[in-house]
Amino acid sequence: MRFYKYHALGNDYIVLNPADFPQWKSAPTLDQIRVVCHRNFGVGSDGILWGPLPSQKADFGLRIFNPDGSEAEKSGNGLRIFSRYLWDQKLVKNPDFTIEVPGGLVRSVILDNGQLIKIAMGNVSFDSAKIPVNLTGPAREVINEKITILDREFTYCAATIGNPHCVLPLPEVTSELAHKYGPHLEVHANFPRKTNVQFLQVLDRANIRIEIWERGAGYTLASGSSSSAAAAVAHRLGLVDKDITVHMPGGKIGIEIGDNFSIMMTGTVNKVAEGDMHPELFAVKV
Ligand SMILES: N[C@@H](CCC[C@H](N)C(=O)O)C(=O)O
Repeated sequence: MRFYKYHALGNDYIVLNPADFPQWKSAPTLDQIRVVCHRNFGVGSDGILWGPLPSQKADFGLRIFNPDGSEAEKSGNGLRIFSRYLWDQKLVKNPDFTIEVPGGLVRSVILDNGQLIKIAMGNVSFDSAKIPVNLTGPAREVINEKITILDREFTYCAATIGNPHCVLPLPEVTSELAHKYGPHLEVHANFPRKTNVQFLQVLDRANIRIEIWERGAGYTLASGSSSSAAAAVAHRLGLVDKDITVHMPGGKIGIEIGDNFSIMMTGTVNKVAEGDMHPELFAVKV
């Protein structure tokens, strides 16, 4: 049971190629995902990339699973890692190709022999129906709304780039904020499909800092879709220009905002390991 592990700025993923798992028939089960991602009982990761899969619309299809077993529509770091895997395994010859995920179609460009990857991530929308946010309220752009979590009232903006995000602009951000309020925001009733959460500090017109609480994964050191959503929100609020560096605990991602909030994301990928999972790993239920 072959696995390939990579990280993108400390956000780590395990690639499992369906061709290596004929015994699993379709996708991994909830129990299999949880134990593989578990940091004590498994290989350990912030998620599983299940591909390549056939696609009618793109060169490759991909499914993305969070460590709690839920499925994500999109992952920026996951897409860079999967692109690097395809390149390393020589499953692509041309360094420019397309990938279909449940959250849409993206275009990948491999740079520096896979050290750096650029992805056209699609468009950010702030539309409440698309994200989705609070479907009982009026259809609207979710900009500067109020939300109370535990002891504190926040102002937030919501966005989607295929997967949902809740962005909280603040004068300063810390990992403590993400750990304290992130888990409550993730499952707040305003977000029927739950949400990823970013605590956003604008440093200047070209730099932002974020702390992240990921849906289905918890605190992570970096996130590509979070970088896209937070940069788009900062731009929508008029606080930054179109070329933005997103600073996270794990490192930096470059975001370029185009027409209609189209997002071009550039960042690194590092290979960690490849090997075989022992069948005993699956004897444990976590
Ligand atoms: N780490 C990812 C986001 C992964 C998916 C997310 N947890 C979700 O459920 O939407 C990224 O780099 O974008």
